[in-house]
Amino acid sequence: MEPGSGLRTERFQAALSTVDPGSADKRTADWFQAVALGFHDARYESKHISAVVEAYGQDGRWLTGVYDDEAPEYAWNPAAPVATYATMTHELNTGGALLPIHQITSVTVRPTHRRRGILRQMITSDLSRAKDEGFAAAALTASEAVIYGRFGFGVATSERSVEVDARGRLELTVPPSGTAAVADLAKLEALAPEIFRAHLEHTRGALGRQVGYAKRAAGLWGDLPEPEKDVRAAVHYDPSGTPDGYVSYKFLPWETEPHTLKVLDLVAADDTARLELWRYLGSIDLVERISQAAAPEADPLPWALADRRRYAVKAHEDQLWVRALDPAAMLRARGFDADGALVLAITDPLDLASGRWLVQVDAGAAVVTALSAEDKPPSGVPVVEADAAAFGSLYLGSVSAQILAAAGGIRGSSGAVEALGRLFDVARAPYCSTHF
Ligand SMILES: CC(=O)SCCNC(=O)CCNC(=O)[C@H](O)C(C)(C)COP(=O)(O)OP(=O)(O)OC[C@H]1O[C@@H](n2cnc3c(N)ncnc32)[C@H](O)[C@@H]1OP(=O)(O)O
Repeated sequence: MEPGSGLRTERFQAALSTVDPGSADKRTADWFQAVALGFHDARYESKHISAVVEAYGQDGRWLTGVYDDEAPEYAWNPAAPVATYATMTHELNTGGALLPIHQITSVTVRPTHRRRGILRQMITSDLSRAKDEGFAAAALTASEAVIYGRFGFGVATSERSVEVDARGRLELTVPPSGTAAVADLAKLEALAPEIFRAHLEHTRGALGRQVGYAKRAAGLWGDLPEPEKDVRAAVHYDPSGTPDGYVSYKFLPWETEPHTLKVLDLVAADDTARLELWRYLGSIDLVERISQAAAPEADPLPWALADRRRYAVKAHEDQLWVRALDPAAMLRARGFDADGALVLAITDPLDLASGRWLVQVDAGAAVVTALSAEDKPPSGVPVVEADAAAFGSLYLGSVSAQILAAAGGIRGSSGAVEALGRLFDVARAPYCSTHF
C-alpha cells in the first residue's frame, strides 16, 4: 500500500511450514482464512490448507496480502490480511494463437477496510506489473458485475445454466459416434487435462485450467479438498478409440424432485463428443432432470434433440472478463474470420492500453501498426474509438461492435462501426468453462 496508509503489502507464494511440512506456513494459512472470510466460506481446517498449497504451487499462483498492524485488542487474528488478491497464468484461445493471460482471483477486502481504495491500489499496481512483465491481457471472473468495468475489464464470454427434461428417452437426431464408458475415477485426474487441452486448442474463449479442476472431475476434491464419494464420471472415445470427452456428475439426493443429475464438468474436444456425452447422460435410468450450470451459449444440444423443448435455459451469466494490457499484441494473436482494415483508438481509464493502431487483417491474421498522435489515418480507412472495457468485450467476439456502440463503449460513424463489426464478427460465440 502507499506510504502513510498504515497498511503493509506482501506478495508471496503459498508454502508449507519449514518446521511442520504437513501444514501450511502461518502466513499462507492466515491468507487462506482471510479469503474464506471474504467469500463467506467456513473456516478451513489445517489439512485443507496444506492440501491446497501444493495445487497452488502447480498453478504458479502469487498471493498478495494487505496487513493492518494496528488491529484492536479483540480483533480476529491480527496476523491475517485485511485484503487478499492472487494471480496466475494460463493460455487463452483467441481464435488464433493461444495467448498467455494474467489471471486475477481471490480478491477480498475486509468489511472494516472496504471502500478505502484498497482494491484499487492492489489492482492498479498488479496490472502495471503484469504489463511490464509482457502480458498482453488480464482476465478474471467476477463476483459482482459492478466492480471491474472501472478498471477496464469487459465481459468477453457468457455462459448459460440449463436443465434438460430426461424423463423417458432423450433422443438425439445425430447418429451415434464412438463409445462411452463409465470412467475409472482414479485414472480421470490424469486424463482430464489431456482432454481439456484438446478442447482448449479447438475452442475460442477457452482458458487453461488450474489443477483443482481435474481433482474435482475425479471426485478427489469437492468444495473442500477431500473426496466426494457421490461423484461419477464417464469418458467418451472417438471412433478410433481416442478419449475425446468426459463428464463428471452427481445424482442429487433422492428427495430432490424431479430426480436430478447435476453435471459438474463436461469437457469435449468437439461437438460430436459433447453430444455423445449428453447421449450417455440421457441413457442413465432413474433420472428425470439433468442440470448443467456452465453450458456454452452456442450449445448444439437443443438443435440435436428430437424434442428441443426438453432443453430449458434457466440463466445467462457473464463469465470471463478481459482487460487489455497490450492491444497490439492481443490483435496480432487473434484469429479473424474476415479481412479488412481500420484504425482503432483505445481509451483507458488506467492508461495501460491507450493508443491508436492501424489494424490490417489479411487471411485472418492482423498486421498492427502503432500510430502516433500526429499520424493521419490512411485515407478511406474507417476510424473507431473504443473504451478499454468495450475492447475487452469485443475481443473474443461474444458481442457485436454495433451493440457496444449503442451502449456507448465504441464510438465512430455508423460505417466505421459496421466495419469494426464485420472484422470482429465470429462464426460462433466463444466459450470459457474455466472459473477461477
Ligand atoms: C476476481 C475476484 O476475485 S471477484 C471477487 C470480488 N470480491 C468479493 O466480491 C468479496 C466481497 N467484496 C469485497 O471484498 C470488496 O468489497 C471488494 C474487493 C469488491 C472491493 O474492495 P474495496 O477495497 O472496497 O474497493 P475500493 O475501495 O478500491 O473501490 C474501488 C472502486 O470500486 C467501487 N466498488 C468496489 N466494490 C464495489 C461493489 N461491490 N459494488 C459497487 N462498487 C464497488 C468503489 O466504490 C470504488 O469506486 P470509485 O473508484 O468510483 O470511488
